[in-house]
This record gives sequence, C-alpha cells and structure tokens, in this order.
Amino acid sequence: MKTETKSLLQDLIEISGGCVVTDGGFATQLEKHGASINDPLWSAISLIKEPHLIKKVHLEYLEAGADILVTSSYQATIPGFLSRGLSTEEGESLLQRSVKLAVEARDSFWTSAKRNPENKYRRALVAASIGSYGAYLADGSEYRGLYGPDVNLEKLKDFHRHRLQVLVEAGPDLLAFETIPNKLEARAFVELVEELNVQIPSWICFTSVDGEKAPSGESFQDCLEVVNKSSKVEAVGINCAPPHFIESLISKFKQLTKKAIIVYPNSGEVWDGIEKEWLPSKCFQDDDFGFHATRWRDLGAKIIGGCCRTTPSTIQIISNALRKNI
Ligand SMILES: C[S+](C)CC[C@H](N)C(=O)O
Ligand SMILES: N[C@@H](CCS)C(=O)O
Ligand SMILES: [Zn+2]
Repeated sequence: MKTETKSLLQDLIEISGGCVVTDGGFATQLEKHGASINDPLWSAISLIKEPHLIKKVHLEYLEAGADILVTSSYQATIPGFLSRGLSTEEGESLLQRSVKLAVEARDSFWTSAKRNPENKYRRALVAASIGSYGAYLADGSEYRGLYGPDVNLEKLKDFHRHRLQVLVEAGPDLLAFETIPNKLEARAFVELVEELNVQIPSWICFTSVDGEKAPSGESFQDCLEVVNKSSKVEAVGINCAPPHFIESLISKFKQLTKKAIIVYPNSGEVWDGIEKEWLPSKCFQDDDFGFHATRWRDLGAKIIGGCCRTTPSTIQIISNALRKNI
C-alpha cells in the first residue's frame, strides 16, 4: 500500500494546531533599519549592499514568533542584476545568498531556542520568495497585472526559469510565489514547478486591489482553477492586499480550492509605483491584526502573517493571539 508522506509544510501546520505564522514585511523592516531601497531592485539592493541587515531582519521575525521566513529575493532577478552591470554568475550568487542568509538565521536561532524547553518556538521553515514579472518592472505593475500583448506564457516562463532553478538549488524548504497579479503568471509557475520537477512545496499568493478579483480583473475562480491542478502547490491565498479584504476573500477561496489557504495582507497603505512610496489609506494597526488573525484562522486560513508595512511587532501580536486561542 502506498503511504502518503507529509511535506514539511503540512507537518508544520499539523504540529502548530492547524495554523502557522509567516513573517511580516521584509522590505519594511529593512527600511526601519535605515536601508535605502528606492531603487529598481527595491529590497534586493540590500543583497548587494547590506547583507548583514537581511539576517538581522530574519532574526527579528523569528524572535517575534514567525514559523516561516520569506527570503529577500522578491525583486532579485538575473535581468535586474544584469542591468546593474553585474554578471550572470554574480546574480546567481546573490540569489543563493538570499536563501543562505535565511537558513543561517533560522539555524542559529533554532540552536539557541531549543536549549530552553520553556519557550514556544518551533523550528521555522525558509520560503524562497519569487516576486512577479511586474515586480521586476519596478513600476507598481504587480498591482495592475496587465503586462501587454507581448508578454505571453512562454515569455513569463523564460523570465522565471533560471531564477527558480538557482533558488531551488540553494536549498530552501518552500517556494513562495508572491504578489501575483494575474492568471497567466500563476500558470507559468504551475508549469515550471512541474517541468523542473521541483521537490519542495510551493505557495502561490495573488494580490487584489478591489477585494474581489485579481488586479488583472480576472476572477479568482479562473485563477484558482489553474492552481488547483498542481499537486506541487500546497497553499494558495492572498498577500499584499489591504487587510479589510481578507475575511471575504478567505470565504471565497474556501469555495474555490481544497488547498491550504494562506493570507498575509499589507497594512492597507497604497503603493505609489512612480514615487516609490506608500500612501496613507484605511489601515490596520498591530492590535487590529491580532484581533483579525483569530477570525481569519477560524474562517479556515492555515498560514497567517503580514506583508508590506507590517513589522515584527505585528507578527508578535498575531503569534500571541493565535497561540492563546488554539
Ligand atoms: C510590493 S511593491 C511595494 C515592490 C516594489 C515595486 N515592485 C517597485 O519596484 O516599484
Ligand atoms: N516578501 C516581500 C513581499 C513584498 S510584496 C516583502 O515582504 O518585502
Ligand atoms: Zn507586500
């Protein structure tokens, strides 16, 4: 009889009582430490300039209670690095560095955490971030999702293939396809993980600017139809969308998929892709995240965290709220 072995992600969800905490805004916390990321590479510039800060941010999220660390590779791409005058080999080594820094932070944190049997930490997983083609364009395209007639499925797969290979070979526990704005790009990921025979689980997270559809205007029913076909994608959900959309989106996703649902919204501020700054809007404060995280868990979310403009204090409050109310 064939016995199904559970993946590291399924195991983590199970030992956590059904809901795990992922980390919060990586770029946001990097900026809190003084990093200047107003750049076409956005937070990936820190892989070149300030790798020590990357590790510091990862450690802060672990301390706050994150069970999953998302790497600094969101906007790190080989074409992006080439346009800075770096070589392909240098670009590859920066991608490897993004995984290595997170793994080192996880390992050193876990080595000291497990010395104290009193503490409630679990050994965290490292998820390699793969931002969208729109993120690489560096003009806020990930919130619009309209790549134009020249960008077809093959072009998206060609864009993502090499980076994906390098990241997988660097040894993360998971792949995090993040802030995805349309169905075509989800399909590119689903096909690539199959073609490359990737052996670690993935999540695919879409964003939303209206609380109902993907930024491209495509329905989540259409988007999830593509994702549901892949056994390599273990979780699907929403990231970097305003938090007040999350309740109704979890309910919608529950009807559209049997996969684990993941949500890690931003604070509610809105990205100005031209000025490269966050504009104030209807926002959640840290306490609001604590209150809503238990509601999101009760509605069926299995992985909960924060995205842009959330920080370790947000994750600490989410983690405390979820552990109090298992
Ligand atoms: C998640 S968005 C705030 C990342 C930055 C964007 N791709 C840009 O470069 O403008
Ligand atoms: N993992 C990225 C996502 C940006 S939308 C970050 O937290 O900076
Ligand atoms: Zn974000």
